[in-house]
Amino acid sequence: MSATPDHGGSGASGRPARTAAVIPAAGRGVRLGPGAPKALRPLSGTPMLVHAVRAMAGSRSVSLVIVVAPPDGADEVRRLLDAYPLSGSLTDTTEVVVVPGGETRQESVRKGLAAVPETVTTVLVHDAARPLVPVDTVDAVAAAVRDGSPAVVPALPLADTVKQVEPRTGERAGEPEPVVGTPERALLRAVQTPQGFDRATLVAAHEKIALEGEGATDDAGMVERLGVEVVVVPGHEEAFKVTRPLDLVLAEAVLARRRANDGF
Ligand SMILES: Nc1ccn([C@@H]2O[C@H](COP(=O)(O)OP(=O)(O)OP(=O)(O)O)[C@@H](O)[C@H]2O)c(=O)n1
Ligand SMILES: C[C@](O)(CO)[C@H](O)COP(=O)(O)O
Repeated sequence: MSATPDHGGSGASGRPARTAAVIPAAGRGVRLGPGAPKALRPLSGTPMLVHAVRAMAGSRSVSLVIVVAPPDGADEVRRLLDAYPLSGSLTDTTEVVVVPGGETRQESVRKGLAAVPETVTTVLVHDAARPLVPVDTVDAVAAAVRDGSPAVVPALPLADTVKQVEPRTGERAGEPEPVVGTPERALLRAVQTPQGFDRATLVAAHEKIALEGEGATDDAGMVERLGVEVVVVPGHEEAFKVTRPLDLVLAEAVLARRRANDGF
């Protein structure tokens, strides 16, 4: 895997990059428990981040990948990526750039976006914490943006019924929370990444939200606040986010199934 400290805005092929993927990987992974930063933890012996980079680079459309490393960890991440050779799913036409991230996901994505060259028209934002997203899902998101949608999110219907509650805080923290509503499940979707955007739209959304000082848990949510339409395409079960320890068990099982299917 070739990871470079800076870039001239072209894929390794030398052609200007048109579609870039920003991978926020600067999170600590508190919910996963003690250990290395989440993106650096191994799945089947390979760091989660490397799986995520390969998923993006395996897409026919992505020619530039911007990895957003922990604020003081860019050198370590660059060394780690350099330690993984170009392999099956990582094409030799993909350039991988590493930049330092921020204290929040939103800040990390903004820093990654700042490293995206002007030649890029489509930006995919993909959590390092969703290492097993199938390449077909990445391609479907990128294609929908290229076909004219300024903001595209992969999503799945919910399996659980969702309740809205009134959270208990202060002295009442820990008491049972009263239910105040039950949204109609058929109208809800669980949103994944990569989320795909027209570059100018995503940049404008991040600028607006940084000025207003409000937070958003996903990039499409920021674009919604611009008043720009966001559309949903089918997500994939294997694009789940590694958040808690049980997710690691599921990820290992998915990788074992892939190995078995590939005849290894
Ligand atoms: N300051 C941050 C926080 C999060 N992320 C990234 O955003 C993605 C989604 O975040 P999440 O799964 O919540 O990761 P963490 O913030 O690491 O998890 P936790 O909240 O359990 O600490 C991850 O790829 C994570 O590395 C980031 O780049 N910069
Ligand atoms: C972007 C995201 O993965 C979409 O589901 C999600 O919102 C990230 O949330 P997190 O709690 O910061 O992981």
